Amino acid sequence: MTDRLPHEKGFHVSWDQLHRDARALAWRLQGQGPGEDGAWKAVVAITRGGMAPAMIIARELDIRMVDTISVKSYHHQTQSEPQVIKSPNADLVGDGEGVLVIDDLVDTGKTLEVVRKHMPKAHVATVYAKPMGKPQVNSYITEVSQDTWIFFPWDMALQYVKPYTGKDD
Ligand SMILES: O=P(O)(O)OC[C@H]1O[C@H](OP(=O)(O)OP(=O)(O)O)[C@H](O)[C@@H]1O
Ligand code: HPA
Ligand SMILES: [Mg+2]
Repeated sequence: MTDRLPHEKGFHVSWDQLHRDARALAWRLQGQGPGEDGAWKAVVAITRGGMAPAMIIARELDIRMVDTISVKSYHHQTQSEPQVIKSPNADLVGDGEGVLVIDDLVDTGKTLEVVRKHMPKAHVATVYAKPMGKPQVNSYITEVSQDTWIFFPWDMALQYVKPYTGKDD
């Protein structure tokens, strides 16, 4: 996980922060769909990280049609392309027209490259974006540098920290 790449910095996101940033993304997407009133047809979450922001966005935009797509990345000695191992309902998403595809972040853009092939007309949105992956997203909220690892609230726990003086009392 964290040893996948040698990251210089860490960006730690709380549940509260994620909620606010996902809401900001929903605000940006509201009324931007291709429907007459700018409505979106469905939300597709990229599992698993996209599910929390997708739920928040579906709630804010009152979208009840929610599905998932699962992409598996293979990291063997010879790195092969990520593959879709679970597709959304084809009758619901079609070629992606009017569909909002949501993920927590884009890093290299490999995951979204595969998802875009599956739903070429979808609007792809992530909460966070790194520069390498930015060309793959239509909308995002916060950019972080490529050498930053983003820590999500579901991967963290509250813990004690020493005071700046280093003395514990
Ligand atoms: O832009 P990329 O370099 O492809 O990386 C971004 C993807 O990596 C993470 O998912 P991961 O595959 O770790 O699975 P998870 O969502 O189940 O944690 C993250 O949630 C994105 O989906
Ligand atoms: O920065 C990241 N944080 C969490 N998961 C990830 N998957 C790719 N990049 C990241
Ligand atoms: Mg993911």
